Amino acid sequence: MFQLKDFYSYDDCKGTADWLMAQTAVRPTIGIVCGSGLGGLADMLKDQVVFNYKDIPDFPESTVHGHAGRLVFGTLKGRPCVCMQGRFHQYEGYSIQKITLPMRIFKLLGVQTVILTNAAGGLNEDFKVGDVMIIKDHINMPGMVGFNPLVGSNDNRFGVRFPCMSDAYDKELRQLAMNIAQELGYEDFMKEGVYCVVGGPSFETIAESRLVHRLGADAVGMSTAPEVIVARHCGMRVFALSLITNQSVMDYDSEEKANHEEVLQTGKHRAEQLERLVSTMVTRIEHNNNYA
Ligand SMILES: O=P(O)(O)O[C@@H]1C[C@H](O)[C@@H](CO)O1
Ligand SMILES: Nc1nc2[nH]cnc2c(=O)[nH]1
Repeated sequence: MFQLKDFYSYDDCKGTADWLMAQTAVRPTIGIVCGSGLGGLADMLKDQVVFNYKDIPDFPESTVHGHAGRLVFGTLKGRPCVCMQGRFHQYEGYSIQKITLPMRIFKLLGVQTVILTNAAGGLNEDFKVGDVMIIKDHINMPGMVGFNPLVGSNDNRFGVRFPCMSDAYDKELRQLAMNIAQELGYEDFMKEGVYCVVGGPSFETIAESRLVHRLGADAVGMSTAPEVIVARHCGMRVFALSLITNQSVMDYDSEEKANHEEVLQTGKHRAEQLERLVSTMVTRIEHNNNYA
């Protein structure tokens, strides 16, 4: 249930950002969010300054296996970065404002581009377990019935009341990722598609998977879209990808059952390639101060 104390003002966010900046000299321009089982991305950072979420003012704690609960500052091939080794989900019992709070902290730290990863179930018949889907758009199921992180009073210092979302997933960054994937020889498992977020934590029924597939989704998960909305609202560029960790069950004769262990296992198998893809992207992302 929505509680007033879960609403974070500009000054609350600034307080947390200032608290972090007082303890590290790293001034990140790129922020990374690690999905389930994909926390190894944070280990790529050099000269790390690490904060446990429980020590950061107003930060929730990670409660899900595969989400370490650490905010890692450092450099990746010389570029200053901050990385969430573990994200928050609404099904953990946190409000939608709380799970997206780190995006506003990123903004106030000076982040210009956010790279998000997640684990997702594959709905598209052409997808296999282990494929990597560059997200080109999302369907925000909770958002469509009122659970949007921007509900509440709007502070123009973050962004406008009615932000556009038809350009949420940056076209140039998607193209950059595809080019890098080709250079690295990853074409066989690179895909592009639409991500649908649902509330979780139960995995989908067969009828639910069929429904979201018919609505136009290629993969289904329990995160990312709320973070993307808040990141775009405050003018950061967004790139996001889903690792297809399991195939969504769409057939009543199937014996397959979705489970979190399979999700984490698939993450381990693709970890190295994902790390290489993301780290190469980081070295090639250009920033200019006019981006909004
Ligand atoms: O944080 P992400 O979206 O990667 O986590 C997915 C959704 C659930 O938290 C979990 C299910 O296995 O993986
Ligand atoms: N909702 C949902 N989230 C996931 N995260 C990883 N796999 C899945 C899945 O099949 N469904």
